[in-house]
Formats: sequence, C-alpha cells, structure tokens
Amino acid sequence: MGLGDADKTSSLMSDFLRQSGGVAVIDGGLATELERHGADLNDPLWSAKCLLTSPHLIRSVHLDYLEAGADIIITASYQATIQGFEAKGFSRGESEALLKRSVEVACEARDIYYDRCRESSCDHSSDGRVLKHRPILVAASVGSYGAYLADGSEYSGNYGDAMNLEFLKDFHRRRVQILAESGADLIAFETVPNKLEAQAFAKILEEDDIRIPAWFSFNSKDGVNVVSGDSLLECAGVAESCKKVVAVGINCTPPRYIHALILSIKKVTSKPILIYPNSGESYDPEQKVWVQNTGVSDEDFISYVSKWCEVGASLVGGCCRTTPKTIRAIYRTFANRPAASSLG
Ligand code: MET
Ligand SMILES: [Zn+2]
Repeated sequence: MGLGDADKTSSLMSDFLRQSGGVAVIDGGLATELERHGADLNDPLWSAKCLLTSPHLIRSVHLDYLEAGADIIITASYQATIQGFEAKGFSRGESEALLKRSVEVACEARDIYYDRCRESSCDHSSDGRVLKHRPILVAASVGSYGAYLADGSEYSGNYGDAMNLEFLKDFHRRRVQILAESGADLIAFETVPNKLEAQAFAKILEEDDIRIPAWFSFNSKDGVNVVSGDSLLECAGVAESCKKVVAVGINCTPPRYIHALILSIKKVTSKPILIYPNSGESYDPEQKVWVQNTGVSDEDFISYVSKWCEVGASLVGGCCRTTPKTIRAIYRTFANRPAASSLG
C-alpha cells in the first residue's frame, strides 16, 4: 500500500520534519572533524580520501554527530567524483564502488546508532550523548565542479567563460545516479557556487529519473548573492521550480550573513529552508588553511539559531570548522523549544 515513488519523493522532507517536531538538526563539518581526528586531507579528494584510507574514521565521526543530536548525516562524497578516483588510477567500477561506499558507511553508522538507542534505557546518557530513537536521514553529498577542481573555485563560482550547462551535466550525471541508487534518503547538493551549476543539478534530477529527492544549498560571501555574484533569488528560484528539490538553503557561509539570506530565500520559495553555516572563519585556498581570527565561538553561533528559525529556517546544522559540540548545542536549543518538546 505504498505511495508512488514521486509522491514519496516530494513528501519525504515534510513528513520527516513533521515527525521531528517541525525542526531538525543537520550534522556539522565532516572534513574538518576528520582532520581533527588526525586525517591528512591535503589531497584533491579531500574528505573522500578517507574512503580509501580510513572508512572506520568516517563512520565514527557520523556516530559522534548522531550522538550529538543530528537528525541528518551527510556522506563523505562531497569531493568524491568518478573523475577524481580515476585520476588516482582506479577503474570506473572501483570508482563507482567507492562512491557507494560513502553512503554505506553512513548507513552503517545509523544502524549502529539505532542499536545503541535500543540498548539504552533513556534518551540521554550520563555523559551527555543523545540516544533517542528518531527518524534519521542519510544525505548523499554532491559538491560542485569547483570542489573537484580543488582550486578554491567552489568559493568563487568562477569556472571561466567557456563553461556551459551540458559540460556540468555530463560531469555530475553518473555520480548522482550512483549515489541515488546507493541507499541514501536524499542528495545534498552542497556549497553550490553559481546558477549554472544549480541548473545542471536540476536538469539531472528531472531528466535522469533520479528516484530520491534532493536539497540545494548555496554559499555566499556577502550575505546578498551566491559566491559567484549570481543572484541568490534566481538560484533559489531554480531550486523552487524543480519538483525533486525538497529543501533549499545556505551552507559554508559565515553566521553573520545567514539572517538576511534566509529572508531573501523566503521571498522565492515555500520549501523548507536549511541552514548550515561554517564557523565564520575564512578559507585561504592557496595555503589550504582556515584563517582562524575571523570565526565566531560556539556560543555566538548558537545565539543566532533561534532567530534563524523565527525567520523561517527549519533545518539547522554546521559546516566547516563546526564540531559535534556545535551540533549538541543546536540540539539543546531545539529541545528547549516548546513546539519541539510537545510532540511525541
Ligand atoms: N559536507 C561537507 C563537509 O562538511 C561540506 C564541505 S563545504 C566546503 O565536509
Ligand atoms: Zn563547509
């Protein structure tokens, strides 16, 4: 007695949000957390390098985020591309298996987490871990073409004048198809830097019979437009007109810009709005390091969260340089909300 695929796809996020009490917690930075645990990600594959060297570490970081209260975990496929794996000498088949592995590792973490919830007698352990049985989504990350280039263009959105829609569609198509058939609940198109790439993602979703829904998440460095300078209203408009897109928002952007960006997105969409800012530190693409003095503390980050929800965000988490500590604090903010606590 199931709904058709299309119905299930379009209602996935609204059903999930209803079950989660109207708001849900997204996880925090994956790559930066892997690095904090000693992984060396100075590689064109970035966090996806751990799929080769240390999948157990990825699984354990996913678990840390679930135990911090995340309702959605995002896979380690942000910078995992078939082209990137092939450049390392892997065959096409091996590259596709590695992509699938990113989703499997996240699903394994969710299974282990559910076992821990079952074994636990209460929702919160004495050491503060959240062990509350609840719906958890696995979002398969797809980073931009600029993330594959690993030259900082995911923060400039500038792919040069010769770039076109067909190129981007061809670049991403197979990867999206593989991730969509890997057991993930949705695709997270993250850190989308320009309108052309948003259009390419929307076309792939529509033309290629992708059977799971997606979210589109843009990044901004001025609180007005997306990083390329393209209009956020137009970019969010592309997401709005694609039926398979079930949420739209902003990630990897300093917290101070988020309020205004939510207000803009709200003008063009009725879909749920998601927000997972970075810590506010800026990234130096040449040195490949984060410049610390520009960031905000976890306390400051959290002080924004209720305001973001008041103006329309319903999914909140963290991106680069945020940690399970940040996510635990977001979880607590939500737990204190009357609306969330009164739902069974
Ligand atoms: N999901 C990715 C991560 O946390 C997003 C990176 S944004 C540059 O590693
Ligand atoms: Zn980020």
